[in-house]
Amino acid sequence: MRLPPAILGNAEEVLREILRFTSPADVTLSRYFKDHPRLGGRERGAIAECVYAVLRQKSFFTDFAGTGASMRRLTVLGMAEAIGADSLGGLSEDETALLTRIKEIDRSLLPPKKLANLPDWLYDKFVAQYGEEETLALAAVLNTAAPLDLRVNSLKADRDKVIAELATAPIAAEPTPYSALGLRIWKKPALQNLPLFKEGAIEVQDEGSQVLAQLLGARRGEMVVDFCAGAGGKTLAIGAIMRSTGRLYAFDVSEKRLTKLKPRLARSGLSNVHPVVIAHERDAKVKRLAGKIDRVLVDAPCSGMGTLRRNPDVKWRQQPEGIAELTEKQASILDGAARLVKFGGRLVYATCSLLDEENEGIVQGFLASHPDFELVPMHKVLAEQRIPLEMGDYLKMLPHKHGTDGFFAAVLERKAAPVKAVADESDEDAVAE
Ligand SMILES: C[S@@+](CC[C@H](N)C(=O)[O-])C[C@H]1O[C@@H](n2cnc3c(N)ncnc32)[C@H](O)[C@@H]1O
Repeated sequence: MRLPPAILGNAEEVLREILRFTSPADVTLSRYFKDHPRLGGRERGAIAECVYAVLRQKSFFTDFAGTGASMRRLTVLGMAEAIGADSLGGLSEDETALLTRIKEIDRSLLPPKKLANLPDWLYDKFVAQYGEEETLALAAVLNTAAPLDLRVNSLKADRDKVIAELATAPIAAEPTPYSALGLRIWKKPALQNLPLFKEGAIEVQDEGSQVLAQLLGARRGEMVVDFCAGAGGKTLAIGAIMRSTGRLYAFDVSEKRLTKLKPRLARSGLSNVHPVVIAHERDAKVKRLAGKIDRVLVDAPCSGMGTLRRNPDVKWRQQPEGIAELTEKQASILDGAARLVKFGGRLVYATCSLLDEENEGIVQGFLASHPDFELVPMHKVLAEQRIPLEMGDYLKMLPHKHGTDGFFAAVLERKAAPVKAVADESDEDAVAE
């Protein structure tokens, strides 16, 4: 069924704003839809898909649409990609010809940089790290839409029962290969009104993020800190692994993000989570717990390059200078969070970035200046957690290899207490500070 031609005008209007890159695309889209309450569900879906298609292929579309490519032509290309050229009405002869021409192009003949649809600086960084062939395979997947992954809340349900109940909705869900609690849905159904969702039996969470939460190896009754908890995706998974026992602090500098954790927490049935707003990584609230925590997760703020399937605007909004600033912040947060870890405790550093400088670079810098910590090789941690993934020293989940968002993680352990510190507890605090 054809959509009203007027939606091309709406899509063009919101795209113009989004391509200024002053705020995240999803935020601008939500605001636009709020300001245009008459747009129906199908129209909203088409406009959003059009915007995301243009963001994914901006480089190719801009070149193809010709010098001075107008916003209207970009919108037509994006909308045709989103809903199919046949569903588009109200096109001029010139626009119809544009869509005929694009169909005839053999994109495999494009120069690699154009094929990758990445800004030059990012393409060059990826090639230096992964080589050209793998960069193209990675970029091809980063430029597609992600499926919807769910995590089953083991406190409330099991995976097979959830699959069966979703099937009655009817929603087809398949088990994910690496997380024993993960489900993958290829369509994008609305979940909010499902009893399974309202009762907290399922949460939306990428499989890679579920694996990260598991690497912490949290156990019943322990003291655990999720240092950069945000809206609590990993907090909820860790809380369930701890079977709602012990104490799990959810720290973040953003009160707004932690507020979003509250309704999720209420659905989850967890009673061991304590959200705490901190001013910065050296806040007195952090210092008070120094040397007392069994496990600390640092899911650091990062460039988010591993999430381009969901947030394709990030590659155009981020700049190399921004990455350099992030790495300073990441090193400082990891250093601050490390003070919490007790002797023999575990510290996990994680990002959803694909760039070495935000990943191994930070961990190696940390190890060089913290001789009291050592790296636990990832293959050992994966075996201990029975996660069927083959890795070396680090976890590197890659969209084109593992079907997840891109994630990095390193597991560090604080060495056992020196003999003197065991004898005198006040010394332990002195070392931890
Ligand atoms: C990658 S996000 C966390 C995502 C979250 N762990 C999840 O699984 O949904 C990084 C978070 O770090 C927080 N952050 C930034 N600077 C921080 C700091 N100095 N200390 C603690 N958290 C910080 C941000 O507010 C953001 O919520």
